[in-house]
Amino acid sequence: KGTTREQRALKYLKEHARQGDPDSVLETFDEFCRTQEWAMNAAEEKGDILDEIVRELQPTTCLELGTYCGYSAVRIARNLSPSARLITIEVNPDYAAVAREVVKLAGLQDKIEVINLDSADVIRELKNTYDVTKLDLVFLDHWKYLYIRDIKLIEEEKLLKKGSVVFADNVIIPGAPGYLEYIRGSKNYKSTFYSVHFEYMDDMKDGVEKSVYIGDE
Ligand SMILES: O=C(NCCCCCn1ccnc1)c1cc(-c2ccc(F)cc2)cc(O)c1O
Ligand SMILES: [Mg+2]
Repeated sequence: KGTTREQRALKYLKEHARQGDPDSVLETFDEFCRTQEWAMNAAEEKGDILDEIVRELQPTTCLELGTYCGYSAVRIARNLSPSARLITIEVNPDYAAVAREVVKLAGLQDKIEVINLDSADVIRELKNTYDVTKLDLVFLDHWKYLYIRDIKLIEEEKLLKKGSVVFADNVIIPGAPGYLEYIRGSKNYKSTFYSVHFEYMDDMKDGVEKSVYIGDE
């Protein structure tokens, strides 16, 4: 075929979604995943919870680990206030390239910055290089074994404040070994588990975990 699944998804979006309309991009991507090819988007029930978190929290500075094709980046950014920003990190260059196109198609390139680097390297540079003081929302959706490494790094960099929300996808499938134990065992967070369907699969259950930071500034 020569093309990747991500390139085929982008082609479908360019042909069927309305330029500059985030809702249209998301609806079209969901249609692609339901009718053509499955993709690992934090969609449907997972996306509904993410929407609820963003609408209630009204975050100014958001960090996403694991952009993939940009579905959740668009889902988050479409609900952000005018001056709010999302930094999303994708280590895979092919995914990052597609994500940048999807973000542009949604007309959200002024709110979303896609960074094609290793998450740990960027987290260490958020204050000095990316002009971040605090993170209001963190969405964990990259390699599952990295959730625990990166949340510890975010704490070390003192990037969270009282009320910051850490939202983790896939805590059941594929599962985030050690992350759940760590975050639920920490006195610095108040965690809530949500049992949800796996993206685009009505007969599979996954889980997401919402953790509110209550520790010291
Ligand atoms: O692996 C996932 N995401 C990370 C992808 C690579 C991230 C690279 N990166 C970005 C920044 N730093 C590193 C993922 C997998 C699945 C899944 C579950 C079952 C199955 F049979 C097939 C797939 C479902 C998801 O919802 C996921 O998020
Ligand atoms: Mg995921």
